[in-house]
Amino acid sequence: MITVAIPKGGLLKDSIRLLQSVGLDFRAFLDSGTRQLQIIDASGRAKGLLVRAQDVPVYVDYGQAQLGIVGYDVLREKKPNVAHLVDLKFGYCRLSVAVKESSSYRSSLDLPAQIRIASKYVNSARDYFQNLDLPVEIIPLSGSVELGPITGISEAIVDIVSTGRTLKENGLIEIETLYESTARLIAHPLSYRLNTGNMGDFISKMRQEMVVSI
Ligand SMILES: Nc1ncnc2c1ncn2[C@@H]1O[C@H](COP(=O)(O)OP(=O)(O)OP(=O)(O)O)[C@@H](O)[C@H]1O
Ligand SMILES: O=P(O)(O)OC[C@H]1O[C@H](OP(=O)(O)OP(=O)(O)O)[C@H](O)[C@@H]1O
Repeated sequence: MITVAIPKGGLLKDSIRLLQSVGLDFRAFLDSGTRQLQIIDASGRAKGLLVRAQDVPVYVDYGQAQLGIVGYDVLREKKPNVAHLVDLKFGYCRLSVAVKESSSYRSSLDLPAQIRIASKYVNSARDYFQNLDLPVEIIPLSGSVELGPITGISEAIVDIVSTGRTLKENGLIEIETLYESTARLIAHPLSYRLNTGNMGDFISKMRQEMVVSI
């Protein structure tokens, strides 16, 4: 039997739908009445673990799950030792630099040295500004990052943008995109090479699903 790490939150519904399309039924995780964090699929071929999105690659890296579904943003930020297998196309968002609409900054090249940048994605932000050769102070926050420029804790932010609604409703404007992200299928490298639990079968079916959905 293989174990699949499934992300709670925004990616959950699409992940469950995809797994169902390849014959693995974890719909019980969508049942608001349950607190179960581990389910065995009716076919007995796979176990699902319901974990925080950020933790999916941790389970896969350590081999407790052979497969996982996670945003590319998390893979870029954490750089876990996992195999990136399939772009699953759902969960689109981008990691962007944003500032107050009322500021004069309209590109990263306008930002002054030593500017304070609040972010939940500290590694991605640090790499980005290092590549621009711009020394900045990164302020780590774990949510509601848009409050950075509003409160004055920072002048800019690096954060996830999807619809753009949160930026707009908080008087901020996106000035650069670091990268775009969609959900990815990842695997424990050794299990993938050994085809543990015949996981190659599920992977081929998911690849096929992606071809059909384009
Ligand atoms: N508007 C969005 N906000 C956050 N994540 C988004 C958004 N749109 C798509 N995503 C994708 O969904 C993934 C999971 O987001 P979700 O908000 O469920 O988890 P999270 O940000 O890690 O939250 P938590 O800290 O509550 O676990 C992100 O890593 C990203 O790839
Ligand atoms: O462009 P939008 O569609 O408005 O989405 C972007 C928002 O969604 C994410 O926050 P999340 O809901 O994950 O909460 P958080 O602030 O706790 O990270 C992200 O950090 C933005 O705040």
